[in-house]
Amino acid sequence: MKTVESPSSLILLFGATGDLAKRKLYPSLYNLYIKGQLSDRFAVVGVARRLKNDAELREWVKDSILTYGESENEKDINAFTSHFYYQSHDVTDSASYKQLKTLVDRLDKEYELGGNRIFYLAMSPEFFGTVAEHLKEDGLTDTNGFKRLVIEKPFGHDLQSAIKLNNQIRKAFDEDEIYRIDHYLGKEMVQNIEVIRFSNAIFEPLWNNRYISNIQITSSETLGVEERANYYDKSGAIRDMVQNHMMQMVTLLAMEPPIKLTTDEIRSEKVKVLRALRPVDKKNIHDYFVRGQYGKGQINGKEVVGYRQEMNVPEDSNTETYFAGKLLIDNFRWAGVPFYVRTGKRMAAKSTKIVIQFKDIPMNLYFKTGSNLKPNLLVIHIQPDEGITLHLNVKKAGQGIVTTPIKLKYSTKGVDGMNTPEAYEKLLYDCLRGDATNFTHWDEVALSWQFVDEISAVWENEPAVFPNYPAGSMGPKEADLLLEKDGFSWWSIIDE
Ligand SMILES: NC(=O)C1=CN([C@@H]2O[C@H](COP(=O)(O)OP(=O)(O)OC[C@H]3O[C@@H](n4cnc5c(N)ncnc54)[C@H](OP(=O)(O)O)[C@@H]3O)[C@@H](O)[C@H]2O)C=CC1
Ligand SMILES: O=C1O[C@H](COP(=O)(O)O)[C@@H](O)[C@H](O)[C@H]1O
Repeated sequence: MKTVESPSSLILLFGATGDLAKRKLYPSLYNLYIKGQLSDRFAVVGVARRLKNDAELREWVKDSILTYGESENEKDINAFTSHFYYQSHDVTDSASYKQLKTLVDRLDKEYELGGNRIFYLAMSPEFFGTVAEHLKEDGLTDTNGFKRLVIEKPFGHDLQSAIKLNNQIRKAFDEDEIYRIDHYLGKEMVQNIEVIRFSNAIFEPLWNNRYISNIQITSSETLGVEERANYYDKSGAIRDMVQNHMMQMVTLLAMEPPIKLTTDEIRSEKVKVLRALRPVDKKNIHDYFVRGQYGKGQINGKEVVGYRQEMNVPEDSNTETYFAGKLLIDNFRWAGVPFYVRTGKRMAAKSTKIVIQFKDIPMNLYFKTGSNLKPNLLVIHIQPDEGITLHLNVKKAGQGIVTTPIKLKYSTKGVDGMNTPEAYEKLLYDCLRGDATNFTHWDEVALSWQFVDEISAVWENEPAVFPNYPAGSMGPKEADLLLEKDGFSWWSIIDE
């Protein structure tokens, strides 16, 4: 990890007019600029087709900050956007890369950037390989400074396509120059998992199969497929959410303490978790994994259509919009502890939450006193709330010894008194500083694909009975049975 706090760099942004750039990247870069975490010596070259010139891009960026950012200070915004330049460029057209190189070299001198270059691919994945190859062939990666490639998800569609893409980008960039974005790794409370585990004497000794009965990870959304059916219908929940975000949370919860907090040491521990995942038992897949697709229903009191009635979705689509699974990690620490994972669209609430359920103590003295005894839980609230809750049993005030469950709560928003930074802001800053810890290494990507491919292969050959959950619910009943047969049930994602 490097230590420069506000390094100068050129950022070459492919997909400068896209949704991601507009909603996330410009407001995040602007926040870094305002906080002084972006050196004044920076320039952004936006690449897309629909705009004409620098002035139009600067207006576009300004509009993005005013719409999605937290500032209305025109003077600051204008100063920020003056660093933006535009090249109208079809990425499939080889000739335009020469022009791009001329512009980049000029800005490098003008802003004294020392040849530092970040190439950000915020466009459809079909272009990732082509762009990376051109960057090398046309000399854009020939530089005396650092060169880094930031690549958006999805990283491939399955293991085979991910390998092909990786080979293409590795021709132009070394592994340590590739920053594969998983925006969950930029979330405040996802980054907090390691701190909670490794800095608290009361948790780490209990963090194993002797004391934990099961771990539940839920990421539910109320949104449907929106305008993304062309992508989503070919992916489904397993590729869109499980292969990346959900698996990443599993690795952070299950990994061994790293020797040091360095990128390589942390990644190496995460990889070991993925290697220890019990392979998918294809013959008994229904005992471990459940898929679902939403039908019509109600979200926040409003009628919404089913997935198959959404724009650009085939009316017989077999794509899952819901996934639930029981993952087993066959190693010394976790043997016998199920990790239940579920995610879906059009569910009852927007929430990402992790519940660590501890085992009941072997002989509870208060069991027969008419007490209300509940298992100890550690709940990590990822979003929309950020914080942790510890569920304990205490004596109910008054005469006699009767127990009652209570919750100890910590909310990061409450304590820090300010909104935590947007995930993209943190990840962009990490990339500028050369810290790849919160980006995914190729080995993690490959192992995650290998795991989910096995499930997809079975599902793709079996017709599904869809729709099987109404919009606004918590998913199909089979997902409840998954836990019930192990003697557990899903903990509520709604805070009481
Ligand atoms: N949007 C989001 O919230 C998220 C997006 N992502 C990922 O980020 C990436 C971008 O997504 P998103 O912004 O939504 O996509 P959009 O479709 O909104 O934007 C695509 C961008 O690519 C440009 N583009 C398309 N074809 C070409 C071409 N031939 N030559 C040059 N530019 C081209 C478009 O510009 P123009 O039409 O002007 O040429 C536009 O700027 C994808 O990989 C997506 O999976 C990941 C997580 C969340
Ligand atoms: O990567 C993706 O994530 C979003 C959910 O992200 P969150 O930060 O709002 O939890 C999901 O809607 C989208 O389908 C997926 O591509």
